[in-house]
Amino acid sequence: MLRSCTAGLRSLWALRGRREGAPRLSADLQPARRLFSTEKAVHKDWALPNPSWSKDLKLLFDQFMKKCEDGSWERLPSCKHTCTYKSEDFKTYFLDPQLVEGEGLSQAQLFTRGFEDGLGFEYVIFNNNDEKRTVCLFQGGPYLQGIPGFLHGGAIATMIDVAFGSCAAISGGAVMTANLNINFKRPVPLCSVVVIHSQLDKLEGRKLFVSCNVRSVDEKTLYSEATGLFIKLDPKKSST
Ligand SMILES: CCCCC/C=C\C/C=C\C/C=C\C/C=C\CCCC(=O)SCCNC(=O)CCNC(=O)[C@H](O)C(C)(C)COP(=O)(O)OP(=O)(O)OC[C@H]1O[C@@H](n2cnc3c(N)ncnc32)[C@H](O)[C@@H]1OP(=O)(O)O
Repeated sequence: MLRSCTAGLRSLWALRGRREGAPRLSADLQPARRLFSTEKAVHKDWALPNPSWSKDLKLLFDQFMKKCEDGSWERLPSCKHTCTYKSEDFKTYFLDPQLVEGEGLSQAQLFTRGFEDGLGFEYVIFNNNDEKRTVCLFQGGPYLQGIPGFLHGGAIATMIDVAFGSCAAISGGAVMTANLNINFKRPVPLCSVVVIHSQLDKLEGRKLFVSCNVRSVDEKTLYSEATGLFIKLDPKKSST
C-alpha cells in the first residue's frame, strides 16, 4: 500500500497543474447551475476528472455521469475561489463589509480545493434532488495522511462536512454546520477511493438533519457513519 502510494505520489508530482478542460454542462445540469450561481463564469469547475484520478474514481464518475443522463442525478460543479453559491448574500449578511471590500478575502479559497492535483481532496458530488440525497466520490491524497498509510480523521470529517453541506444546501439554500457527529469504524487507506452516501433525514424549520455512511468502492467496508445538523442562515441575523 505504502509503496504504491509513493509511486502514486511521484506520478502525481509529474502531473501537477494538468487538468482536463471542463466540458459544457448539459441541459439536465441546469439546477446545479442555479444552485451555484455563475456570477463569475471564468471560475473553473474542479469536480471533473484529472490525471491524478485513480481507475476506481474514473469508473465511478462515469457510472454517475450515466445516471445524470435521465435527469434523476446531477453533478455539482465545484469552484475553488468564491464557491459562488449566493456569495453576495453571504457577504451582505455575514461578513464585515470592510473585509469584503479590502484585501482580506483576496486569497481566500475553498479549503478542500487548495491542494495541487491529487495531493489532497479529489472529489465530485452528485445530487439526487427527488430523493434528497447526495453521493460524494472521494480520493484522499498523500497530503491528508494521519496514521502512516491512512487518511487523517480530520480530512474525513472535512469531506463529510462538505458532502453534508451540499446535501443540506439543496433543500436549505445558505446553510452552516451546527453539529457533526462521526463514528470512525475502520481506517481509510491513503490514496484509496471512498463513497460518501448522504441524505436529508428531516427538515424542521431552519434545521436540516442529515446522515451519511462512508464506504469502500465495493461497499464491503463501512469506514464511517455520521450525522449532522445544518442551520439555514437567517438573513436578519448577524454571525457576530
Ligand atoms: C460556510 C458557508 C455557508 C454558506 C454557503 C452555503 C452553502 C454552500 C453550498 C454548497 C456547499 C458546498 C460546499 C460546502 C463546503 C463547505 C461546508 C463547510 C461548512 C462549514 O464549515 S460551516 C463552519 C462551521 N460552523 C460554524 O461556524 C457555525 C457557527 N454557528 C453559528 O454561526 C450559529 O450557531 C448558527 C448559524 C449555526 C445558528 O445560529 P442562528 O442564530 O442562526 O440560529 P439559532 O441559534 O437560533 O438556532 C436555530 C435552531 O437550531 C438549533 N441549534 C443551533 N445549533 C445547534 C446545535 N449545535 N445543536 C443542536 N441544535 C442547535 C437551535 O436550538 C434552534 O432550534 P429551535 O428553532 O428549535 O429553537
